[in-house]
Amino acid sequence: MKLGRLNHIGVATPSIADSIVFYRDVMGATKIHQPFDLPEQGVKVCFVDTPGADGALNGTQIELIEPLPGNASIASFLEKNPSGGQHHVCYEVPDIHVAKAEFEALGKRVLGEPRIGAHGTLIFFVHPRDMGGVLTEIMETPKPGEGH
Ligand SMILES: C[C@@H](C(=O)O)C(=O)SCCNC(=O)CCNC(=O)[C@H](O)C(C)(C)COP(=O)(O)OP(=O)(O)OC[C@H]1O[C@@H](n2cnc3c(N)ncnc32)[C@H](O)[C@@H]1OP(=O)(O)O
Ligand SMILES: [Co+2]
Repeated sequence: MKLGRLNHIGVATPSIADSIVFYRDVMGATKIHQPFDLPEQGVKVCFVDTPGADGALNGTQIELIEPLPGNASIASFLEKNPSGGQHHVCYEVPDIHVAKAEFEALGKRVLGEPRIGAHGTLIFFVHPRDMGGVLTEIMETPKPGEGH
């Protein structure tokens, strides 16, 4: 495993609408994407862009996540953290299947099979208890012209 780009930090929130106001007015975010539902993952998602090293808005994103009805795990996270909180970090890899095999060879619990994530490429999660307490998402880097 070679540590890849930090694609996004997942932040759970009881209200994406309220969080958008926070990131715009308190944090000064200038690029906040349109929220969208990702029913396969049981979440509503909204990306907030941060600048990269060159100043362009191509750095690590904040991924706001709000549970859709029936999503027990984010709902229980919000029960423990009613105002929301940092939920996961997401690193990019060149090949999702190679990465999955590498984590499994190290005895890390990969949660389910790779599935399509918010950027349109395959993702999986690794259990926080095997990752120093950090719920870790691994995401295949979008190829040029692929994903969003
Ligand atoms: C849209 C997509 C994308 O970017 O493309 C997304 O990100 S979707 C983002 C939402 N999707 C996901 O999170 C899918 C993967 N997550 C899961 O499968 C689950 O949330 C688990 C991580 C397995 C947690 O399961 P469950 O919700 O049932 O929680 P639980 O209360 O039983 O917790 C089991 C243990 O994990 C810890 N734990 C739970 N959630 C945690 C979190 N977010 N960060 C760090 N630790 C966490 C608990 O404290 C507990 O520790 P102790 O054992 O020490 O008591
Ligand atoms: Co994510």
